Amino acid sequence: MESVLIFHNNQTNTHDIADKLRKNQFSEIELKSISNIKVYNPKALEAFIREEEIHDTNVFNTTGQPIKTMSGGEQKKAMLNYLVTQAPEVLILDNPFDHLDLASQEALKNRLEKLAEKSQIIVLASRKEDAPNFISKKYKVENDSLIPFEDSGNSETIHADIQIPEPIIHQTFEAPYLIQLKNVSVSYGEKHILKDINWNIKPGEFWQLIGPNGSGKTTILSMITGDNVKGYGQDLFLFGKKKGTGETVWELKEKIGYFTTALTQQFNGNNTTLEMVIGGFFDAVGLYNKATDLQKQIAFQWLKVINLENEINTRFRNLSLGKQRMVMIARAMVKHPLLLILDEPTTGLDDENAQLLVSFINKIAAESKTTILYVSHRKETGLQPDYNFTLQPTIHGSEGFIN
Ligand SMILES: Nc1ncnc2c1ncn2[C@@H]1O[C@H](COP(=O)(O)OP(=O)(O)OP(=O)(O)O)[C@@H](O)[C@H]1O
Repeated sequence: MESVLIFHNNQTNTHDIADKLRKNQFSEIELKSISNIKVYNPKALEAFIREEEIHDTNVFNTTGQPIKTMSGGEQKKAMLNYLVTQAPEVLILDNPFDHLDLASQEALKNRLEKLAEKSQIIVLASRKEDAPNFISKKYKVENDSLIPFEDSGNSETIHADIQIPEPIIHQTFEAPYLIQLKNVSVSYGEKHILKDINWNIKPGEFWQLIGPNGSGKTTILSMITGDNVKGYGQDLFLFGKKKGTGETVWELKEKIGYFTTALTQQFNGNNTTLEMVIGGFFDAVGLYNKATDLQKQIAFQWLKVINLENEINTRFRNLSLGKQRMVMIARAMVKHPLLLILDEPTTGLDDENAQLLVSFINKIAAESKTTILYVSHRKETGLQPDYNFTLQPTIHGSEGFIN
């Protein structure tokens, strides 16, 4: 039975597509079974985590670690492994490789290839590099229908010739290091996560923090941004001060622009695109009336850079996922914070939107003094960091390497 790959862009509601597949509503695809079907998607993962909590036991994974304490990638792998072991006749996977590190992607592709000898596998993917080898038919989603896939180039770009706007107030920082980690180690009970991490970040540098799933990337980020108690009592220096010695959360917020995909989902999307960017001056939404003309002008200029000057009055929720993320990054940048943290910003984006985002980040790095910390499990094509800080897991915890 043929395994199928379905490419989609960020306008596609993959949950609906998976649902239609499961109900056998696409005439292009002949399902091997209409009853023995399993689905992986974010909703199924949520239910999977809930199920384990209800049973209060490790039903689905054999590692002994409760799934809710696992990293995002580890949770995804636990569910995918469980589904492959079940060997359903039809397995529908919504972007299974996204958020997995390269080694895990390879391992999953090999397991799926074996499974494809007996089962029918249907993969939804937004990145071309995620296409597995064992696929015999490729489609793409267009207007909720499936059409045969043909590769086409990218069309949209950001405005290379429009400079990012200057801040109203230039934040300055004179000390040699913006962030310093000296022999930072973290463990959870017997489990060692980080081992003797030494890392100096100078003002204005552009770093990519990279490492496989579970290597401790989120742990380092949460120690820096403040909500991980493991950060206290360590030799971790932020903006020249030892972590936990005096700076309030608000002082940190003033200096750090933070982007996570979860943050985008926190907004209800009723505000316009322009209001969303203006909100970056206030760390709040709905304060458009408080904004000065200069703030409005700067926000508009940011939208020009990302080619959204004709969408200033569009409601945020009506923008595509890729555009929403660009707006959120512009919002995080309006004050030119000393530090911009970007946590897996391309997760879930299609090739075109991922490339747009990458060129926007390169532009910010080139035209601002903001220090950038870009966190990812994959080396994003085209991203131009000054340095990579790579976490490599060992049984004593991850070690860090600069390259
Ligand atoms: N409360 C906890 N108890 C036990 N282990 C934990 C706990 N919290 C986190 N961990 C472990 O710490 C390790 C590092 O997690 P972290 O989220 O920092 O990884 P990551 O590099 O961000 O992974 P990913 O790429 O999958 O997002 C993981 O192996 C995770 O299982």
